[in-house]
Amino acid sequence: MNMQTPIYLALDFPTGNEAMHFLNQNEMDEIPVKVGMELFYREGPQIIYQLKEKKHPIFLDLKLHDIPNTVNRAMRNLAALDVDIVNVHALGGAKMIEAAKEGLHSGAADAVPKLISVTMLTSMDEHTVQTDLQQPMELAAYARHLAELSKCAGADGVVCSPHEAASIKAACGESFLTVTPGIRLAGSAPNDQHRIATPAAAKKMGADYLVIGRSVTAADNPKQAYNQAVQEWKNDDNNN
Ligand SMILES: O=C(O)c1cc(=O)[nH]c(=O)n1[C@@H]1O[C@H](COP(=O)(O)O)[C@@H](O)[C@H]1O
Repeated sequence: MNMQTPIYLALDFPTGNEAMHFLNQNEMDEIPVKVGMELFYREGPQIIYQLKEKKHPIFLDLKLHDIPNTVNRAMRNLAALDVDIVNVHALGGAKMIEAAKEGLHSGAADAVPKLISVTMLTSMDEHTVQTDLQQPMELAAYARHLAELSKCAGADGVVCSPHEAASIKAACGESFLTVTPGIRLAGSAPNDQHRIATPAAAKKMGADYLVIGRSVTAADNPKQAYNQAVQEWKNDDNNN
């Protein structure tokens, strides 16, 4: 994977033109990017081809969550796009995660994309998990349970908040990846996120990859904001 810094920029833009213009205008050459539902549902595979042409490492975040057969066949198609990371919801269960993995292996012509599963969305807090989801376990313990389930089912890692990264690493091993959204530069609005951390704090808490969106895309100077995240990550390297 061509990776300057493991900080994926969430390209949550309405159109491909806007996303490509943003990257171009801010000279964000070859940075890791995340394509989510908003952009993919509009542009389809074409946006992936465009980004690959520009040598961006790509996390395709479509959060599959369906019966195993459907997820298996969908993953076969996604594998052909030759992105670096794809994801599913851990709440789909072990059989679904296994089916996703099998689909990736049978659909990949070249390298098999890493499969990560979303534990508890970073927009949820303890109260929502207990009331909306009627989940009696504490959020962190439940996220860890879903991570262990995902590992047993063959996932390469999970999406979690930075706050759960260390306990998931302790339970699943150092090589089990933790990808953490909910990243905010100091002073940025949390928006709809609840479990947030700065890039430096996320690194300290054990995250392998960060996902950052609006703290950069809505900043007055996006290039400076992204560079600040990179600098926080690198400074922490220097402090270790
Ligand atoms: O799977 C994801 O990427 C994801 C999982 C999660 O728990 N929370 C979460 O925010 N995300 C994604 O990460 C990005 C975060 O964007 P910002 O809140 O703008 O930084 C969005 O594109 C979300 O879809």
